[in-house]
Amino acid sequence: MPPKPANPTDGIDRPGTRNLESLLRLLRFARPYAWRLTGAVLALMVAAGSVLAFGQVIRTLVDSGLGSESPAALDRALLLFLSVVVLTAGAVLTRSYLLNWIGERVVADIRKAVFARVLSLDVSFFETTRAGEVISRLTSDTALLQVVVGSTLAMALRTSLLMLGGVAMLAVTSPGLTGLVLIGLPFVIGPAWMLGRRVRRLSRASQDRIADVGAYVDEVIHGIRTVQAFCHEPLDRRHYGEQVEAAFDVALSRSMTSAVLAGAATLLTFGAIGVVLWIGGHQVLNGTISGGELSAFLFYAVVVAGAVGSLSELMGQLLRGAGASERLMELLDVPSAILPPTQPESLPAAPCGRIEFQQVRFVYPARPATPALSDLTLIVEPGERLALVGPSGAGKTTLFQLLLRFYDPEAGTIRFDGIDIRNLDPADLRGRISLVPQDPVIFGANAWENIRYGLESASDAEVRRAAEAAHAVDFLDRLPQGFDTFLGERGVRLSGGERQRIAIARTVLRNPTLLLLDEATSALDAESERLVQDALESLMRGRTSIVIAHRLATVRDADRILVLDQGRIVAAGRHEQLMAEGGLYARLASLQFQ
Ligand SMILES: Nc1ncnc2c1ncn2[C@@H]1O[C@H](COP(=O)(O)OP(=O)(O)OP(=O)(O)O)[C@@H](O)[C@H]1O
Repeated sequence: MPPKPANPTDGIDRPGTRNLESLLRLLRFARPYAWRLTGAVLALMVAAGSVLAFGQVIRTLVDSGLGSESPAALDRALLLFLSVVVLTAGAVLTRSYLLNWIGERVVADIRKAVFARVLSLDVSFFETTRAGEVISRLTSDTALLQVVVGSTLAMALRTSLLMLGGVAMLAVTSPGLTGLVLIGLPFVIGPAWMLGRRVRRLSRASQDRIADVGAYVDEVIHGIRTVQAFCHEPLDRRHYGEQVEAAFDVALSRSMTSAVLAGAATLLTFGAIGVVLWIGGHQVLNGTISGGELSAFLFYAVVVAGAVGSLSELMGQLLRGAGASERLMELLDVPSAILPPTQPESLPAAPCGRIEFQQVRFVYPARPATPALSDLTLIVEPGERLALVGPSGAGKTTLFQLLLRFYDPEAGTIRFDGIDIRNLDPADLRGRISLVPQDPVIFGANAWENIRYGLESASDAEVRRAAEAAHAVDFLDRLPQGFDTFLGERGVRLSGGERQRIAIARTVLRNPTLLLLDEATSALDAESERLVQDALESLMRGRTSIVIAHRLATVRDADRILVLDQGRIVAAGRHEQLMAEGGLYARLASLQFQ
């Protein structure tokens, strides 16, 4: 586990402040639902308009209903009131349903878009970005966005409309008093704007801290066996505690600023209204305006003040959403280093499996000073069985990674069946290759699904046949529910040899042109080893295979052995030949294979 709380350095660019711009980018996601959006905005306007109409109803009620002392006029005024109530209720219902629908839909679409983007990124992104950071963006940031898009945005729109409409109605009711209100407005908006900026910055920081906490949990849980074996729990508890406290501190600063923002806005707006009312009251006393007009003015003044107050609070939430949306948009903007060409060439329909490396030089982006492969020239003929040997760090795995086009070489070309792999769609290329890694990944699903990973369209009978070919049927049938048994996340309920045989079954289904095999270094028991070896034997027959060899049987049967050292080919030939030459191979063989 990391000795220190992990630093939030990752492969995702962190551009400076973007304010509400990233929230506006969300509109792109709402575009397919333009009709619903229009309907929602219309309902919103009707709802806001009918709230404003209440002012006129109150004015009629006071001046005609109560003022004229006529029961019929009062009844009419009340009927008007009821009609406005029904209209408002209908509009609120429509607005609320449509906006929530759009909110949920947009967030679901964003989740899918971000996940699809993450899946398309090249492996170097995942080397520089912690898994927890990506997970946090996909979960906690989208959850926050859901609230913001689903309700806060709607509330903010409604409140803005109410504020603008309220000010207009104030102007209609009493232009003189409204002028007074407008003079006071900058004193409210200025501090609110400044505080708002601070809230946005702190929101971003707060989401970043939450991501740190998530990333730490992710690492600890995945390494729980190491944590417990090294009695690292107290240290991890402390580090986790520190991260949680750091997240708490930032969240607290953000909440404080939000609270000050809301309080200041309320104080300033209602203070200003008090002053206006005081002047308005005197105007009624000296007969400049009627009682109904003052009542309506009072209503609008409260509506506007309430709107300004809640808008400042909503603004705080919107800015939080902007922070979350910024984090998601960044992920959408990460460019992938490995892209399919605009006009990919196609591989020959009848695969042959000829591989060619020409003067290939490669350095890992994270280690630019030392080449992992230099001047590598190699031709593997169709059906050839090539074994790679060499000391740890010689570049054997790197060769596989380049073949799968996880990285592009710095110089030189790699050809698959005569075509430069940079001119192929990576999916096409990888479709013809199958990798059996040392420690295969088993997914949290049953055996059927785990084997079918090799070929989605395979029938149950084909899966079973593949399992037979991989010598996996016996142990799978012995599991409590046979092939239906849940294999546990990451295959924690299977042994190393069993995991390998599942990986081999996957490869059988896939029927690749080129087989890449990284033999397990950990010793399998003799029985397991024989089963795995038999399965591999039949798998390799008739196809090109490159094996990172750790077993004598493999190197003996290989058509050619390639000895790699520090990224270069230092010797090549058959086992006996290389043994006779002495050198690195003979030394390695005596250590490794005996
Ligand atoms: N993602 C990476 N970023 C930077 N350097 C890397 C990366 N992966 C491997 N390397 C370095 O590149 C060199 C070659 O590594 P590679 O994994 O190909 O060796 P290997 O021959 O497969 O070793 P082993 O038998 O121990 O698996 C090593 O020095 C290694 O430290």
